[in-house]
Amino acid sequence: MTFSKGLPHFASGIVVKGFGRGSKELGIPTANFEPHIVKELPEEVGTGIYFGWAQIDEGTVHKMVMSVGWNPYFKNVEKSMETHILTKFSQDFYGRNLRVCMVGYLRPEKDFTSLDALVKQIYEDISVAEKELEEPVYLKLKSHKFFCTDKDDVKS
Ligand SMILES: Cc1cc2nc3c(=O)[nH]c(=O)nc-3n(C[C@H](O)[C@H](O)[C@H](O)COP(=O)(O)O)c2cc1C
Ligand SMILES: Nc1ncnc2c1ncn2[C@@H]1O[C@H](COP(=O)(O)OP(=O)(O)O)[C@@H](O)[C@H]1O
Ligand SMILES: [Mg+2]
Repeated sequence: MTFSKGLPHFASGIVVKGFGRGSKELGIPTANFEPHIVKELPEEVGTGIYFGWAQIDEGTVHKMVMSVGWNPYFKNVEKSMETHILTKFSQDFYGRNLRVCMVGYLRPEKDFTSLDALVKQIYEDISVAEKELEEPVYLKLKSHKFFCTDKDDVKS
């Protein structure tokens, strides 16, 4: 098994505001990256839906799914890079640092005939990602040094 072109891809940046549709319209919040992180994506990492690992500040490394592109259903003008972390949080984390490692490509972005159809497809993406991320080749990247924290260095 080989990685798709340009993967794994590591990115780190601040979580900024999007259109607020993720939570309100879809019930699936996505942490949007600041624009320069989107611009720094290498050409071979094209638009589409990805899965991988995500960490807020120096916290736990969680499973994630990510959408990269213009959200054809909503016809966005700005390209976005949005991460849905597969863990429920009691608080928002705007302004905090998000580190991601994109490890696998799922599918291209699509338009849908209804919001329900889009949401159903995202749940399917989540279910595939949950399973795929248990594969040893992907699991290994969860403990990549990119995610290392210096928590252990501050022993007293
Ligand atoms: C796993 C995943 C798959 C997605 N797939 C699509 C898609 O195929 N087409 C699309 O228009 N938007 C897709 N989206 C993006 C949603 O439309 C987007 O997250 C939503 O508009 C929230 O935007 P906001 O952060 O600006 O509120 C996907 C999002 C996720 C997390
Ligand atoms: N599991 C989660 N995955 C991603 N973001 C989450 C999650 N739980 C809470 N959030 C918060 O919700 C925000 C995203 O919600 P969303 O409705 O997509 O708004 P926006 O359009 O501003 O991105 C994130 O920036 C983050 O602060
Ligand atoms: Mg969002």
